Amino acid sequence: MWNTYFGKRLKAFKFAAKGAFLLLRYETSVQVQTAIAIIMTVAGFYFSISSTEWLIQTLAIGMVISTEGLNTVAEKIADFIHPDFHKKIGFIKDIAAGAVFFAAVSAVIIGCIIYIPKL
Ligand SMILES: Nc1ncnc2c1ncn2[C@@H]1O[C@H](COP(=O)(O)OP(=O)(O)OP(=O)(O)O)[C@@H](O)[C@H]1O
Repeated sequence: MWNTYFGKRLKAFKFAAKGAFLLLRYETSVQVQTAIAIIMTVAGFYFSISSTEWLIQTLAIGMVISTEGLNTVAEKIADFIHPDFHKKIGFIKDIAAGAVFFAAVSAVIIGCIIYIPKL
């Protein structure tokens, strides 16, 4: 069963779901961003945002949590291959965090565009 095309896809999905669970269970930054995502979802219902606004808000939430997950991956790999302090490791971690910064700033701008007119 696991050797069929769909079996392999199902197995990959199971690993991905496990990875998402691990991020939620162990990564504080992902937990914080998930809490913000839940608050924004409640706000979406409260302010009855439009379908287009839901689409953009959902994309923004997915973009921030995904980039945060990839930032965690970069940090874990960096710590694994070089646990000691090193200038290049610092640079790698800083630019990985910079990627999250771009996503987060975009999400804040999207949130302002959606909600400020409704206040
Ligand atoms: N091994 C290292 N060598 C050089 N600089 C480091 C090293 N580890 C961390 N740093 C610096 O400290 C910053 C924070 O790194 P850290 O791994 O603690 O990330 P964090 O954002 O605090 O992650 P976490 O999600 O675990 O809280 C990095 O962006 C980098 O500037």
